Amino acid sequence: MTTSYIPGFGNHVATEAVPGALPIGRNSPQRPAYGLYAEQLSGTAFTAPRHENRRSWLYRLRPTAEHPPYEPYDGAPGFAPGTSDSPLPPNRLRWDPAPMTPPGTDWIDGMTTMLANRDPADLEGVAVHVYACNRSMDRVFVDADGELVFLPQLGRLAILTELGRIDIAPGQIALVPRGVRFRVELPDGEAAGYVAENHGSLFRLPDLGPIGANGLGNPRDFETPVAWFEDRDEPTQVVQKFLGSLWTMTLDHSPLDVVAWHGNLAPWRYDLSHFNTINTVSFDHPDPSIFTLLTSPSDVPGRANADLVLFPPRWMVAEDTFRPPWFHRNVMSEAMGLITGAYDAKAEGFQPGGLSLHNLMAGHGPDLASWQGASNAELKPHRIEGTMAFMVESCWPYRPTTHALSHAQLDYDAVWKDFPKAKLPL
Ligand SMILES: O=C(O)Cc1cc(O)ccc1O
Ligand SMILES: [Fe+2]
Repeated sequence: MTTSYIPGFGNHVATEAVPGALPIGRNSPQRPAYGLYAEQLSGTAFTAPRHENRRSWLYRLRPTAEHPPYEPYDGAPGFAPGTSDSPLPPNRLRWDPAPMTPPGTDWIDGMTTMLANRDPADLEGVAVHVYACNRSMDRVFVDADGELVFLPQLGRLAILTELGRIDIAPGQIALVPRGVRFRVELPDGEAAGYVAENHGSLFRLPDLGPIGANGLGNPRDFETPVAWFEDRDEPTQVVQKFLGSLWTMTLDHSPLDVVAWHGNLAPWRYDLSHFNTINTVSFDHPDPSIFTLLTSPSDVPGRANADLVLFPPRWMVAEDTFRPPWFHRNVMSEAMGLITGAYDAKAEGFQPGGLSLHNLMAGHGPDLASWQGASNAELKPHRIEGTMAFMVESCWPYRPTTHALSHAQLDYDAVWKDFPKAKLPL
């Protein structure tokens, strides 16, 4: 099945899968067409300023309100278990890619939460999960705790949401808004990757300041699917993440039954190859904020609840410059993943599908081999090819889950061992 998409970020969209399903000139007519149920889905408070206000109106076969009570869901042992309560050592941590899960594991049960900060009930913070799965879902998931950004590393995903169907492959990403129900199908039979869960203010495109009106992630490259629905009167399990725990109930129909919708709260996909990477053409390695695709602001101006930052293929031309990321300590906390290729600050040990954490004030930067290579490299124009790393940078220090703490690489610190001491003039 091919899907049509509407280009643009945060636009007001109107789309109907059945002609005449969308009311004209009002949101909530006395009797919507065909006996559909009108429902508003809010992404921001009703009273949010207009330029930040996000909501959509959905026209569906049955109201979402019609459902039995939720009960605890006892599957998905690695998904949302809470983070470790023990005092967290200020160590740098890195993880190898997660192994493939046993046959018959769908996306829900294949999710492993690695890092989280803040309580989802604070409506702030971000969590980083990895997934490995080999079975298409025959049930539906919904996250009340935040919007989800899917970053596939292996295998395509078909994400069938209430508001439309999204197809992505590694190199593309997708976002599903908080509260939107969806099913993940696996066209390749297996899939692995990352999910960033944003509990805070909605991801938006960053301001561009002196960059001007164009650049980085351009709005038209975000694609929102047109309305799509299924009319399936079959028992359908719904699993919901709510305040950090998983809950379930079963409907007698598929809730992916939105025949038409309009509004500006919607899922989208984005091809990372469209990112307009900006970098120096003179000297020095700029701060990585230059690579921001999306930002979720906190209440403190300029201090992000979460930034989604990309490290794409690009030309390195800086003169008299140590070109890879410098040594640094950061008041922001850095979770990094690698979708493909190698990362220019880590010669080895950071594999596609792996993850690293450089928390609040952790000293980090190029490993010894990268430092040696870049310190001695001939500074001719050089293209970093075939790579795509990303960072979820947050003002809130991350806490790993107990699983993450017990599965970290044992000797990550050794990548920064044996740097030669500087020699001062005698
Ligand atoms: O630590 C990292 O590898 C991420 C990073 C990249 C960069 O180009 C500059 C700073 C930074 O934290
Ligand atoms: Fe860093």
